Amino acid sequence: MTTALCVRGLTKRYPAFALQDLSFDLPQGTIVGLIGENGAGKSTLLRCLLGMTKPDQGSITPPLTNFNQISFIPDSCTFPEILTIEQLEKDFTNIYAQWDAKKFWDMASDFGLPKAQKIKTFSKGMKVKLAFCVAFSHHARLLVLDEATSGLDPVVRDEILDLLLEFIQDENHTVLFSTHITSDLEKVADYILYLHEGKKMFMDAKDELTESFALMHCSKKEFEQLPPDAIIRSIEQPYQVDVLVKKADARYTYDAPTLEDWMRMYTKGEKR
Ligand SMILES: Nc1ncnc2c1ncn2[C@@H]1O[C@H](COP(=O)(O)OP(=O)(O)OP(=O)(O)O)[C@@H](O)[C@H]1O
Repeated sequence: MTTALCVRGLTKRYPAFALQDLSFDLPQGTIVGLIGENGAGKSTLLRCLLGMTKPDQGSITPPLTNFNQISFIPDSCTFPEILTIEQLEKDFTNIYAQWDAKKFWDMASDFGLPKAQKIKTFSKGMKVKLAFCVAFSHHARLLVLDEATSGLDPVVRDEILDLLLEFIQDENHTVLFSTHITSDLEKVADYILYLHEGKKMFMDAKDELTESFALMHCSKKEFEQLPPDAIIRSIEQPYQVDVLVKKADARYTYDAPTLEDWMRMYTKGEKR
């Protein structure tokens, strides 16, 4: 599989936080979900990748210097809000080397965005839709989303997820999608990169995480009888023990772990 981006040993130190020695590849033609609790370092990582923050160490190959090939959608509107989209669109013709006006207006029309209304009058959902219209209209190869869909209703989010799936139909396209809405990633992500306190916990295929493991719920006595090597993480609850194991090792009562379960087991769980 071709690699869209190769990150090695990426380190960024702040006085009270450090992104530590991150290495991973973004496989081309895939959607990679970036998850982690508040303050885990997701935005810092994205800013380093996009050249908005200078890392202390490490390499990013190829360097993301050609902004025409990257679309970054942050969690808030970055367009001048006193403009209408008709006025804004004229600027994009000059800003982007390969601006596709037809694609932009087709998408804006599908989303029902008014041409002649100032952006400041748009709802949050309309502003996000506008950001996606722009992102998909300049032949970007890498789309980076930082909480871009937070605050959107489930119907709009599903429309956006469909757009992401359509975008990666072109195998030269790649999406890196940071979000706290892990159910969205369960629907569309191919891989999950999980950061915890500035460190990479894992990057694995989403289907593997949700289908090849089990979250068991057993009594303390049953827990004591489990082979120690089978236990990936465990959390003792008042009346049961939750145990993350490979599906092949699962017994008693168990569910397929969600991405939230993975986060909970890695942040709160014990490792044997
Ligand atoms: N410019 C800065 N100077 C000092 N510390 C910073 C700076 N930028 C980020 N940090 C610290 O880095 C840590 C990680 O922040 P970051 O915004 O990357 O986390 P995040 O995973 O995106 O969190 P959230 O999910 O809450 O958005 C935080 O402790 C933050 O205070």
